[in-house]
Amino acid sequence: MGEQEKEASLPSKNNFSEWYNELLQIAKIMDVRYPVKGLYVWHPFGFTIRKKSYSIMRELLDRDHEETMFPLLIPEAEFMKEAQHIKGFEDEVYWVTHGGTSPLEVNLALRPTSETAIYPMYKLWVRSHADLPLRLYQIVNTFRYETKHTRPLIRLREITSFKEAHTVHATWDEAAWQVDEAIRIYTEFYRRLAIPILSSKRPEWDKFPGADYTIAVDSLMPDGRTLQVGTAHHLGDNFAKTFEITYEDSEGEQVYAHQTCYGVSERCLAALISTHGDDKGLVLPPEVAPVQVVIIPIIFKKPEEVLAACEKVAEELKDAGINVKTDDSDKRPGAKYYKWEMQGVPIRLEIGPRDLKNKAAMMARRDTGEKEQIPLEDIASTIKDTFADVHKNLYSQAEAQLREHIFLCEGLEEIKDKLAHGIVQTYWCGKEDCGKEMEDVIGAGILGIPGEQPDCKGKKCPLCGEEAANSIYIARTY
Ligand SMILES: Nc1ncnc2c1ncn2[C@@H]1O[C@H](COS(=O)(=O)NC(=O)[C@@H](N)CS)[C@@H](O)[C@H]1O
Ligand SMILES: [Zn+2]
Repeated sequence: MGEQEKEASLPSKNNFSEWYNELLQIAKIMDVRYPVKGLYVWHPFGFTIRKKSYSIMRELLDRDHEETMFPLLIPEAEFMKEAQHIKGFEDEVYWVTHGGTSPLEVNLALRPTSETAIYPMYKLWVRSHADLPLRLYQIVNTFRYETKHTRPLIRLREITSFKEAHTVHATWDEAAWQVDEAIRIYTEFYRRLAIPILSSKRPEWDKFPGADYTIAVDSLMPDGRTLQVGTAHHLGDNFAKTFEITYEDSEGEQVYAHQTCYGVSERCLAALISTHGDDKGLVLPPEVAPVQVVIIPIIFKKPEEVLAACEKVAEELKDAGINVKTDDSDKRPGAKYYKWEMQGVPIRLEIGPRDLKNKAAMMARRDTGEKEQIPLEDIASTIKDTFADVHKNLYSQAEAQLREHIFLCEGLEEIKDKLAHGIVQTYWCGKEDCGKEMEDVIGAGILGIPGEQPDCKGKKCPLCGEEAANSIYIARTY
């Protein structure tokens, strides 16, 4: 079998679901053949994208958070303490009941999220005003017995890359500031992945169990549905009261603390792959590409000179901190282009005898497909400038895509019609029963109330016709 024939073929991205599943395999992101539903295996290539993406998250958080790690197993009594929280997670939590063949005295929960592992320790650690604000995070695996359709990177039973931050503050307002800060951090994180996001306040009935309110960030997927790619929750003093997290204030009084928590999972990688990928495979922003430049020697004569020149360029790029690979395998150039385009390599350099004569290389960009001759002289800075342009181009393309798929509607029929194509922005009277009825009538959920509100004067709720209290997003979601 020739190299070319052996390659599995990638469906068109228009058939998003098939394209996504095939691409994860062909581009060696994850292997989905692990024999437990909702658990998947990282290929090293995919794991490197994860590593590079999460090092951006760490860079942003480490400015004023500290990273740590709490135990995976949570004793039943602690898990069962916060009523709303249990209600929200009781159907999703996995239990460990045995050690070997002997039943455990106390059943242990596999953390679905870590509030009930962390907050008993916060009770011990937070004593005085001076201990606040406390801002810790961990990047761990968590377990949720998801009953909805599981999908790699999108809906897992083992979330392998769960970044959860848990902060403690002296007042409700300081915690509210932290929730907004979390959204700013997430917006910056996703900008670095060239992914534009929408942030909005989830409706009461869709907030995190035990929270006062939830602000979520959503990205647009190619099929017009949205993906919740991060959430930040104001926990009020609900958990502080349950876990007795108090501090001594300046008058010597014991005061309940106020808290937030905010999380991102490997869904960020589902968004990365889905937002930028195309019919040839992955398209990666340079900052998170495992291979940033691939050098293809074009050899039909003077092989030694060409290979030596390729080696020199590779060294120069490596010295400039660029991840570079030279593909000097005996594949035909076309097969090489196919492979590295599939892997989303942002820049390909072709170097042949003619290029040597011109002291140049042919640079092909993965995002635009453009090819141009660039001088070998000072090639590392040319490449780095091009990286910046690739990132800018990917972000502006994705932003245009998002903008084109937000439809301002006012009537129910128009809302239903536009929902098939993307996100609807409309109005709402703000009444819960009307909101829930509207969700039933249109068959999609209220995504949330965006922070920046347009003028709602004279606008009516599409269902009950009353004065609109807010403008809202409605979308079909993952
Ligand atoms: N089953 C899942 N698979 C993959 N990602 C998930 C799954 N469930 C939730 N997530 C992601 O994890 C983020 C945080 O989860 S959460 O339930 O909303 N929030 C918490 O657990 C809070 N403790 C903040 S860390 C969500 O915004 C979503 O992007
Ligand atoms: Zn209404």
